[in-house]
Amino acid sequence: MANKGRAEMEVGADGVALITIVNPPVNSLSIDVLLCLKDNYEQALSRDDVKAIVITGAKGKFSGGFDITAFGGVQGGSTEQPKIGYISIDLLTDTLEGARKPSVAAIDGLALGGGLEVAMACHARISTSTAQLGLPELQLGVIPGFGGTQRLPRLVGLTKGLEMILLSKPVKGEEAYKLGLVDALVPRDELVKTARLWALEIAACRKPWIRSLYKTDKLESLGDAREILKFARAQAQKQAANLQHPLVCIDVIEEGIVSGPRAGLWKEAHSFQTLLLSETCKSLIHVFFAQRATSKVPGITDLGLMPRKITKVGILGGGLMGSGIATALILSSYPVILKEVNENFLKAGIDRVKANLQSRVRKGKMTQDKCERTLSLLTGVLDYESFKDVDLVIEAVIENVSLKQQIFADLEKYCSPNCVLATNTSTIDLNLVGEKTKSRDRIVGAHFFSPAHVMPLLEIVRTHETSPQVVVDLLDVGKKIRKTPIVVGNCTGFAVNRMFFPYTQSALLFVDYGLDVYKIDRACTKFGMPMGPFRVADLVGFGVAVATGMQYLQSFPERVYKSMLMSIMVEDKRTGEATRKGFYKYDGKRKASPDPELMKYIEKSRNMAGVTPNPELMKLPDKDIVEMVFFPVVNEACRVLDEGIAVKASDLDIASIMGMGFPPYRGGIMFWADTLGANYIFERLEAWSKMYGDFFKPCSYLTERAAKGIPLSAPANQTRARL
Ligand SMILES: C[C@H](O)CC(=O)SCCNC(=O)CCNC(=O)[C@H](O)C(C)(C)COP(=O)(O)OP(=O)(O)OC[C@H]1O[C@@H](n2cnc3c(N)ncnc32)[C@H](O)[C@@H]1OP(=O)(O)O
Repeated sequence: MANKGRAEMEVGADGVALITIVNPPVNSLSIDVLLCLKDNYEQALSRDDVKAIVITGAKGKFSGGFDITAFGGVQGGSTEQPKIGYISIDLLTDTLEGARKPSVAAIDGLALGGGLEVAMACHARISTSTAQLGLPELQLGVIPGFGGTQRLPRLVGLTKGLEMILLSKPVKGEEAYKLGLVDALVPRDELVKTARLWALEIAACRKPWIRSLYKTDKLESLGDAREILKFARAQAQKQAANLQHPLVCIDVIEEGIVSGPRAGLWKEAHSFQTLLLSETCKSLIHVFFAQRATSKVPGITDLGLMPRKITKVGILGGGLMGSGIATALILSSYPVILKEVNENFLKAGIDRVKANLQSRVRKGKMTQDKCERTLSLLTGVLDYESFKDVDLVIEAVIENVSLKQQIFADLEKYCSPNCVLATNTSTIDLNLVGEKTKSRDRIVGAHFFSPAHVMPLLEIVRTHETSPQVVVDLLDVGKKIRKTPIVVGNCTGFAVNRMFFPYTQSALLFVDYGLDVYKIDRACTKFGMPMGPFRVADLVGFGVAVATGMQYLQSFPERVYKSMLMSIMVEDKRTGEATRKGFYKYDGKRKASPDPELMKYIEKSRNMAGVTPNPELMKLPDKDIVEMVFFPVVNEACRVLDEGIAVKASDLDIASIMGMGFPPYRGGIMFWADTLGANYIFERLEAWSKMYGDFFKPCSYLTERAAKGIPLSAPANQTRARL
């Protein structure tokens, strides 16, 4: 098999061996790269003409860390791992850090994970000010495994080290220098030269020869350290009670402080090995690759099309969505023309954008000066005059079909024939929106999630007629505004809302049958959802929920549960958080608490549904409740795949995580479903459909896969794809 990357060594006349990591695109540390690095070191250490060593990465990137593609091989048993401690102790600590010749890391671009760990084993680090340095391993369900748990706290102090590791938060070169993580900042073109000189100075004892593993000056006293670690444990548990690996990481760091760094290294090596095989790690690695796969769309991104340049964007509607979208765009330097129908609405829209930016200033994420410069990219207008030279329009007006039809007919008149015409509708069929135009090939859905400048997902909807070029253009804009796109087909609710709908539906059904609203929400949050279905309904507002319900009833009448609960509450002007009363009641600070009054609405709803509540349901364990609300979601996700609305199951995993808040450490809805097995899900749905009706009826895709034992995520039959 071809080697996966290498490390090249070149010895200069100055006596410095320059070792360069070469493994595009991010110079990840594959086993081949690490073995090459070892060979290079052995040679450099044995050659008399080498006095010192500099390690760097090819093409302006030090290293993106251990090769994540190798994780899957290890988990699946197809890749053999080096013996425990071989890389962190034998290679990096004993061979590199313990060498008689000094090493200096020359860092540009990125030094992440194993990349930074290699750099920290060197005796000094020189960096550019823009390089990113960090240990993001926890994001992947593991801990730093090449000594990072021991060296980072010794270089930057325990508090900062814990923060960087537990939050997977990298720092820029500038901050790294202030923290003492790097020893000097230099411009890119002086990087290697400075590192060479530095290494020679260390060799000549004119600069300190520092082994970070044994540094103690930044470490707090044992008593203080224990307090800091205790606080970190409490925080980690509060933030994600279901996750073990942050706690393991804290234990490993503590071991190094209490029993010495070498003991810490051994504990790190053993813990890394165990965590690598955990379900959490498998799920998070899946999410890492699934997220990158969303922008690879068969039949679209493999045609060799280049995105066209979008220099100016027009937005119609300055409401919550329009202003959020405008904020996202100007934050990424796109000039935006915001159109409203009158002065008052326009001012309100611009004020919303201002408020979005001001909130960033308040949180210290943006300076006042930058805020003003960003805001200057926004122009408010009341007519289409300045739409002549926009390259993309995003319509974000209310969900009214005839209004949208009129707008698109106008856009066709006023915009250039190449302008991309996007709608932010969350449910309406795009063919209806474009019915009065001849430009259907450039009509596309750009479905943002509220608040649009914060939520990371962008659902790009294409019809049969949308041209691949338009999708490529929108994918590019999505990338520039740092959204994760999923490209889906056209139908009521598209992919994300269609999947989301049964979540609340199922919860409402079981409340009629006897389950408690708050018990359902608690079971869901314990499972890892940020909010349960009822708390979400309060947040979104019942008006939207009831209107969406009507659309589903029209499109999919056979599988809508007609709960009356929300409608009854709406009649009583109880419509969610905005009215301070929904399923919960809210105090002045918007804190939710259960409301005993809710029972009267529930009883009414049960009467109208004609069901007698079953007290047995109240005894159900959380696991059953979670399955009852999520298996209908899985069932709908299967339909979405089967109809070709989504191209691949992993896109739905990302949609569930970023659009619904499904816990990433469970890998996304389809990945999670496959850990339980299609047959198990089928059998439960089948049993519930006999008890509670067709809402639970397993779809043909699920039925077929359960019968044949095929995972739900295995590629679908493309011949039936609708796209
Ligand atoms: C023992 C050790 O402690 C364990 C470790 O080191 S675990 C690894 C720790 N490192 C990380 O977590 C970094 C992960 N990577 C990233 O965060 C980002 O990819 C990045 C910041 C490096 C670059 O981001 P960006 O420029 O947006 O490019 P992005 O699309 O993410 O990545 C480019 C390609 O590199 C791949 N890639 C990135 N990091 C990789 C890695 N560490 N291993 C293997 N492939 C990697 C991506 O999969 C992607 O491949 P594709 O083009 O085939 O989809």
